[in-house]
Amino acid sequence: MSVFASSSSWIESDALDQCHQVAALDGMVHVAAMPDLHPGKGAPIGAAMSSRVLYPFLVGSDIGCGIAVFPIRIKRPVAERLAARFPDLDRPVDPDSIDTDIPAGYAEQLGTVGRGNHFAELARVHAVHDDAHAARLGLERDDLVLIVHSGSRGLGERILRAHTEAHGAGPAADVGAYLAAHDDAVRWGSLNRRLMAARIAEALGAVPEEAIVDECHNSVSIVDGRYLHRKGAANGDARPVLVAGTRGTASFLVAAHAGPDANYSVAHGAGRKMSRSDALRRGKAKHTVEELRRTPVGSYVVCGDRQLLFEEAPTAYKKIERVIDDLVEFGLATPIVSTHPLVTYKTAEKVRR
Ligand SMILES: Nc1nc2c(ncn2[C@@H]2O[C@H](COP(=O)(O)O)[C@@H](O)[C@H]2O)c(=O)[nH]1
Ligand SMILES: [Mn+2]
Repeated sequence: MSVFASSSSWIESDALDQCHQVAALDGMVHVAAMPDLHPGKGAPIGAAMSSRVLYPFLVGSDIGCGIAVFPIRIKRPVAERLAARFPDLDRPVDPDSIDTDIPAGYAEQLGTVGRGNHFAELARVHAVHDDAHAARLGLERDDLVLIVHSGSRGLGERILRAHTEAHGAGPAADVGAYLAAHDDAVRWGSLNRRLMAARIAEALGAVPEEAIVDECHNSVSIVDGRYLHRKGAANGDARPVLVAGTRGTASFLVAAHAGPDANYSVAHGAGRKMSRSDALRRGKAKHTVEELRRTPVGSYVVCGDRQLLFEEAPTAYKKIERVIDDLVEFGLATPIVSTHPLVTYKTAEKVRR
């Protein structure tokens, strides 16, 4: 097992215990823990785990969850006004309006963001850390991007449930059938992120552009003849990856160059520091709902769910700069640009503005 975090980084012992439990599974070859590691339901989040045996629970239910980045051009962007124009991403699009195949034919929930820490964010390039790489991606300081974090919604849940009802946390009984269903969920998640970006761009009066990054962080693939499970870890094999911060801090687009010791993977976010219940309890003692609708960087939060506003507060997460420093110090990634949010959409306002 390798842990890619310095001694000053916040890593809960429960998460390390989960990594050791995974490392002891039959057929497990190597566990790489990322600096955003934190405990998950039964398996750690922020880990890449290679094994001779395929374990669906190590991918989890949100198969294909990922983060995509879409450049977007908006003349004179005023955050408050743009926040009021975001579309309702809880309401699905009409599947008949989609001119492409829908993976697994799962037409429900298309174009919706989901709950928890899924989000769609209009962000501005705040700093350029690598001019040449940023130019290759077509990015300059002050450019706008849409960052969309979402997974396969009910489809992934259905796939994991079908497995666990019969086999619990055991290996996939029919690897080919699981991988076929998994690949559908990965394609569905990517299509869903594109649909959301198109909906937002249209509502903001902008033309949607192709994604410059779209990496999923809950998946399994065959690498070096083994099953490489990633749970909250992005493919870091020579590609740009968006490492999300929080709705009130920077996020970093990095050039990933992770090798075999890191299971060719990098962190996908800041990672939770507090459970949802702790964040709710502590947040309520400190902040009003209105305070949480604005962030320390001056951005706006669209979130009609008061409890979610507290659960997902920026203070519930680790420091993104520490995670990025760890990725750099361990040679896994190099920052290209960092972004600051203007508007973060979580769920529709109950009374539309
Ligand atoms: N830029 C933003 N980043 C956010 C927000 N809420 C959460 N996050 C980060 O995303 C990852 C995703 O975690 P996952 O395990 O659910 O895939 C998380 O670790 C946070 O660092 C946000 O509103 N904006
Ligand atoms: Mn995710």
